[in-house]
Amino acid sequence: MPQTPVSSAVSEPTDHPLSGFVVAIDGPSGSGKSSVSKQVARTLGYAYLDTGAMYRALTWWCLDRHVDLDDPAAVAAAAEDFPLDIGTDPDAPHVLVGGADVAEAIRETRISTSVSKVATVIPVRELLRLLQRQLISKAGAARGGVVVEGRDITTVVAPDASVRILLTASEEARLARRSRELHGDADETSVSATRAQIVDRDRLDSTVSVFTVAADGVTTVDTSELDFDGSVRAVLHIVAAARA
Ligand SMILES: Nc1ncnc2c1ncn2[C@@H]1O[C@H](COP(=O)(O)OP(=O)(O)OP(=O)(O)O)[C@@H](O)[C@H]1O
Ligand SMILES: Nc1ccn([C@H]2C[C@H](O)[C@@H](COP(=O)(O)O)O2)c(=O)n1
Repeated sequence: MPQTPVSSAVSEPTDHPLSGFVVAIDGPSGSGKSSVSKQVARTLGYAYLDTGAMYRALTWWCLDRHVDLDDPAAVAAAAEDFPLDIGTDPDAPHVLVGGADVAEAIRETRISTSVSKVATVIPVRELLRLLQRQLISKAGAARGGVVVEGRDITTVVAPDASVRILLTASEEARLARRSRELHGDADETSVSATRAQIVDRDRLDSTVSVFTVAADGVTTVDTSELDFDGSVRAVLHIVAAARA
């Protein structure tokens, strides 16, 4: 995908029809969406689209341009000029903004703690939804299938996906996972330091998307009691059943 501003990238006819086999995965923060989706895509030889990375990259772009994140109109205006180039190879999912490699920067705490301000701006969501459908369509056509994960993929971005899954886990399990990832530990102090990045973010994000209960036709996979490989197997099982 060339680095054209998002608004011109989606100025061609909207709502691209999906191509290939599309696996849509939503869920709350820390449920394992990114890591599980990436592994499922690798196993199936499919493309992988991390839509959260798109919201994170836009947040990086806004902060880089000193846009006031508390001003929704300013954030929406910045989204119109957003020069995003995001890859869909699960082994090397690059994220470039205006040519700058931001793949690591978008994982920093300053982004995680402010991304919801950007993701709750409705015109931003509509712009990214159109771009996401365009990316899904291209990637699905190129690789025969694509695994797409986020918060509103099963309900808003790709309700017409071949398989729709809500990947969930208890708050306790999600806090412990993210705490281990960030602090190498899941003791009381680490879990409490992680809470803002899980619970507070989900609270804000759930004002614009439904990702804690499965919509009609969406299959719930609760990973609270599963390890990583078990979660991947559970998703692959659902995909295999749908393809049979
Ligand atoms: N079933 C599992 N059991 C244990 N750990 C897991 C499991 N699934 C994922 N993890 C680990 O939990 C952490 C969070 O996973 P991941 O980043 O994939 O979640 P996420 O849902 O994409 O979160 P976010 O929406 O905040 O980006 C990672 O360190 C991942 O390796
Ligand atoms: N389809 C999506 C994907 C992500 N978001 C929001 C929710 C998160 O706060 C943020 C970053 O997502 P993450 O990388 O943590 O999965 O983006 C959304 O609203 N819709």
